[in-house]
Amino acid sequence: MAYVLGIDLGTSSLKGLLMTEKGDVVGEASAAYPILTPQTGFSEQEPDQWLEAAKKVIAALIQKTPDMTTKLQGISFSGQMHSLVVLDENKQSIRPAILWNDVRTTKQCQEITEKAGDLVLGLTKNIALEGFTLPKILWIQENESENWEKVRYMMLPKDYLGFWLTGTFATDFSDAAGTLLLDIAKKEWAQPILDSFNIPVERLPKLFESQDQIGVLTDDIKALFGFEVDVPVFAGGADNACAAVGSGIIQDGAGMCSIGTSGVFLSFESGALADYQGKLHLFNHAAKGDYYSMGVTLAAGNSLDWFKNTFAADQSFPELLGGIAALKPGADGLLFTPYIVGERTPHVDSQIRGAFIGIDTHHTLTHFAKAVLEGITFSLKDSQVMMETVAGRHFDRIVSVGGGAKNPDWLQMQADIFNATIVNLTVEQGPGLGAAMLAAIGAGWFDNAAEAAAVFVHYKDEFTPNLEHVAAYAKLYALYSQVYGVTKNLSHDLLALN
Ligand SMILES: Nc1ncnc2c1ncn2[C@@H]1O[C@H](COP(=O)(O)OP(=O)(O)O)[C@@H](O)[C@H]1O
Ligand SMILES: O=C(CO)[C@@H](O)[C@H](O)COP(=O)(O)O
Repeated sequence: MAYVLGIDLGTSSLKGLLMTEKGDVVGEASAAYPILTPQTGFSEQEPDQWLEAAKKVIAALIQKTPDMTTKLQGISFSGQMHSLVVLDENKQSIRPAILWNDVRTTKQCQEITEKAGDLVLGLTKNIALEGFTLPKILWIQENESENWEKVRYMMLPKDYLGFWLTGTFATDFSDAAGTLLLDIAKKEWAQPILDSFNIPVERLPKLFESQDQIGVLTDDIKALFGFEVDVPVFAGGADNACAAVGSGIIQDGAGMCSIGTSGVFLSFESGALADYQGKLHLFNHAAKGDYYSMGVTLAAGNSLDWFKNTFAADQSFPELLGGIAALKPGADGLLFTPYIVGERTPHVDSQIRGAFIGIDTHHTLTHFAKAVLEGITFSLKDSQVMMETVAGRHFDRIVSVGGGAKNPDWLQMQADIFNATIVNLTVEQGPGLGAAMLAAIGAGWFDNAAEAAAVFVHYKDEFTPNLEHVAAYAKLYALYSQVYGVTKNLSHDLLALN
C-alpha cells in the first residue's frame, strides 16, 4: 500500500486527505483557524497558525495510519488564492497575511489601472481587483514602508507551507496567475509589471508546474513527524484550480460551483487562451497547459458563517438549516445579498455591504437562514449569467464542491436556481482531492490529470431541477438582481459615516 497526501490550506481551515493508488480515502483531518478583521474591509490571518494547523492535521493522519511514515510517496497542496505572505531575511513573517477577501486596496487598484491598466490586462488577462496580490504589495509599500524594506520573500499561503516543509521558495503557475504579476501566456513573471511597481523579482518564488517536485521534506520535518523515508513534495495549485482537478473539470463539459468561504462558478478553458477583458477571472489551470475562467462571490460560506455565529452560535449547520426545505422558494418574501465584505463578480465594489430586504413579523430564524443560502446562490447565479453572456458557456451539469456541498437541501436549491443538474463528489473536499491527485501525478502513479481523474474522481448524488421551483426562483432572481443597484448608494453612504 502506498499513499499520497493532499493538503488544502483553505480560508476557514486546513484539511488533509490521505489516499491510496486506488483512489481510496484512508484518512481525513482538519484544523480551523480564525480570520482576523481588525477593521471593516480588512481580512488577515497569522501564517504561523496555518503551520500549527498543518502540524495537527499531519499528526492526526499519522495516528490514524501509522505506516504513512514509511509509505507516503508524495505531498501536494491547494491553497486560498491571492493572499500575501511577507517574510524577512530570517524567513520570519513580518506581518499577518492580507487575505483574498480583504478590500482595503481600492486606492491601489485605481493606481494600477491608471498607471498600467492595459499592460496588466494584456499580460495577466485580469484587471486590478482588491483581492489580488499586487494591490496588497502596493498597500504595504505605501502604508508600511518599514515593513516593505524588510521584505525578502513574498509568497502565497500554500507556498508558505511548502517553504516550511522543504525549504524551497516556490510557487506554481495557477497560484501565481492570481497575483497580477504573471504573464499567463508565457508562464513567467511579467518583468514590465514588476518594473512599473518597483518589485524586485528576487522577492518572488521560483515558478513550477503544479505537478512538478519542488523538493523533499527537510530532515527537521521528517524528525518532527517520524517519517522514515524521503517524501517528495509537489508544487500544488490554487484552491479553485485544484478543486477543478478534483471535480474532473479538466476538459470541456461540466461547470463547477464551489461554496467555501468564497463562492466560485468555474469553467474549463482549453490551451487556446481566451480573453474576457477581466469581466471573468482567467487563470492558468493546475492541469498542465490549460486554463480556467470563473466568477467569485466574496462572501459565500462566509455569509453563512457570519449569520450562524451571530444569530445561532449554539446550533449546528444541520440544526440551523434543518427546516429550509419545508419553506417554499424565496423564504416567504425575504431576500439577502451576500455583500458583507464587498463584492467581486459581477459588481466590482469594495464599498457595497449586504442587505436583508422584506423582513416582516412572521419571519423566523429558518426564514433568515434560507434567505442567506438563496442570496449566496443567487450571487453565484450572477457568475453563471456572466459565464453565459461573456464566455458563451452554458452548463446543464455542474459539480458542486466545498463545505456548502455538505447540505443536500442546498444542493437541491443550487439545481433549482441554476436550472441545471448538480452532482457532488464522494469526497466533498474538491481542492484537497485535486492536491492529492497532483501528488499522485508527481509521484509517477499517473501521466496526467485525466488518468488520475479516472481513478480518483467519483461522483456521488445527482440533484435535478424541480421545474416549479425553477420558475419561482427565476422571478425571485429578477428581484434579487435589482437589490445591488437600489442599495448601492445607501450602502456606500452608510459606510462613509463609519
Ligand atoms: N454542514 C454544512 N452545511 C452547510 N454549509 C456548511 C456546512 N459545513 C460547512 N459549511 C460551509 O462551508 C464553508 C467552509 O467550506 P470550505 O470548503 O472548508 O471552505 P474554505 O476552503 O474556504 O475553508 C463554511 O464557510 C460554511 O459556511
Ligand atoms: O479569491 C478567491 C478566488 O479568486 C477565493 O476563491 C480564494 O481562493 C479563497 O477560496 P476559499 O477559501 O473560499 O475556498
